Amino acid sequence: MGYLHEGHVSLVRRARAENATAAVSIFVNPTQFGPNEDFTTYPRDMDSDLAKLEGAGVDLVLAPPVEEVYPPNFNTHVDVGRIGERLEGEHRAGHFHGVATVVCKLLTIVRPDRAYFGQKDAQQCLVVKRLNEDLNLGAEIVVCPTIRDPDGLALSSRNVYLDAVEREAALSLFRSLQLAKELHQAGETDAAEIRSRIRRLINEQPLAAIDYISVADAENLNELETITDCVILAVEMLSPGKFDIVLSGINEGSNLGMDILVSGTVGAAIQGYYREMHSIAMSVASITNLQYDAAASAAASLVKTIAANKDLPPLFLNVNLPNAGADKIKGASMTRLGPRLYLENVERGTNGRRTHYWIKHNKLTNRPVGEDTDIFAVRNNRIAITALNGVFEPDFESPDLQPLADGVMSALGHTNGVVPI
Ligand SMILES: Nc1ncnc2c1ncn2[C@@H]1O[C@H](COP(=O)(O)OP(=O)(O)OP(=O)(O)O)[C@@H](O)[C@H]1O
Ligand SMILES: CC(C)(CO)[C@@H](O)C(=O)[O-]
Ligand code: BAL
Repeated sequence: MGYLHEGHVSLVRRARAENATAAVSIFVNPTQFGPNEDFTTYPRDMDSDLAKLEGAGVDLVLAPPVEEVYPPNFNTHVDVGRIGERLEGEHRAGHFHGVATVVCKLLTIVRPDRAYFGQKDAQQCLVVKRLNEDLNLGAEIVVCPTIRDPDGLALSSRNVYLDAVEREAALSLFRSLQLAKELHQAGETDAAEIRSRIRRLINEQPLAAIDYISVADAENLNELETITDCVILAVEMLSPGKFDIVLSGINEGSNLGMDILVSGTVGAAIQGYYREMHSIAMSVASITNLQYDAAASAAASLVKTIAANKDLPPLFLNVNLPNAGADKIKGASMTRLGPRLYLENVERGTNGRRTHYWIKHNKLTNRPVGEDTDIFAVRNNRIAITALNGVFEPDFESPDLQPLADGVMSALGHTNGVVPI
């Protein structure tokens, strides 16, 4: 819209690098502001914007006056439906009608081959993609990464409204995203739990008021529950019957050894297996720079082989791949679960005002790892396939623990009789 900052300039640079001609619109669009929003006070500085655009090598700037974009008899509006009604659309009534209408006009006037938008406004990107596709506007919509200040706050023209204390409160947005990412990477698959942890984090800031917290599918904005619940809902309600195979994953991060007890990826496969369907949990042993290709090929191969063999009883496979290309993987082993490999390692950090504690799963224990285990296989660049039976077997090696049960009954005021169940 204008009052350009490095976030805008990053889009311009990318457009400049990828195209013969680069055009930029500067237009504070009144129709996307609600009646009580900041249209009249929205920051504007055309001279400085033009200087920045010139510096970035822009060929053309479209900066029309409002009456030219919306003449008095203007009466057409673009409504992209559901995708614009949720989240920001729900809390800023009419906002995405205004955005879709003006973007439709801008794309129609300029007819670009590519149009660049920032991921910071994630829902806006989905709205623009829908609009572009539905109305055959013919641009390739390019979504660019969010540029942030060193403290993590995303650059935004409206940041000029914030004083130092408000800025600190605004940082809870970035911290929420980081928290969600950490929880996800540590294996949390319950979206409700992630929403509630974020709510607690933001509520620590007296200046921050929550409109909504959403953990949603990035394509359709449907709120997510757990992946495990998805299998239950799909089989019990949404699908006419069982599936041939449940393939859960490909998870970012390994699920080795006793990790399976806290893994949503494996949990979803267990739900399938309990319903007597072949079920496979697939994970790649890294949380950065993931290489999915080998896992995708391995998954396809397992699914085809299992599907071709009609006599197999339902299988439950936990599959882990090293994070490597197919050419670097040394083999595939049928394994058993190794011992729990890590201890939770808690780190303390501070932002100057508050102390934070982060749980990290990275402190290796010294327990020996057998050569027939999944952990050993993945460490040695092999694919680990562990067939499981989905039950926790009784622990026959434990001492006689009957006194524990007797103690519970005596705490309830009874003697524990041995009664056939
Ligand atoms: N920090 C950023 N990083 C990357 N892209 C950004 C950033 N900030 C804005 N953009 C993108 O620049 C384009 C123009 O955005 P706009 O003019 O609304 O700026 P803004 O800073 O997002 O303003 P506002 O404060 O009103 O949200 C949009 O596609 C937006 O997503
Ligand atoms: C997409 C847009 C140009 C519509 O006015 C605006 O919302 C923006 O700059 O993000
Ligand atoms: N950057 C999104 C535009 C708006 O908030 O109106």
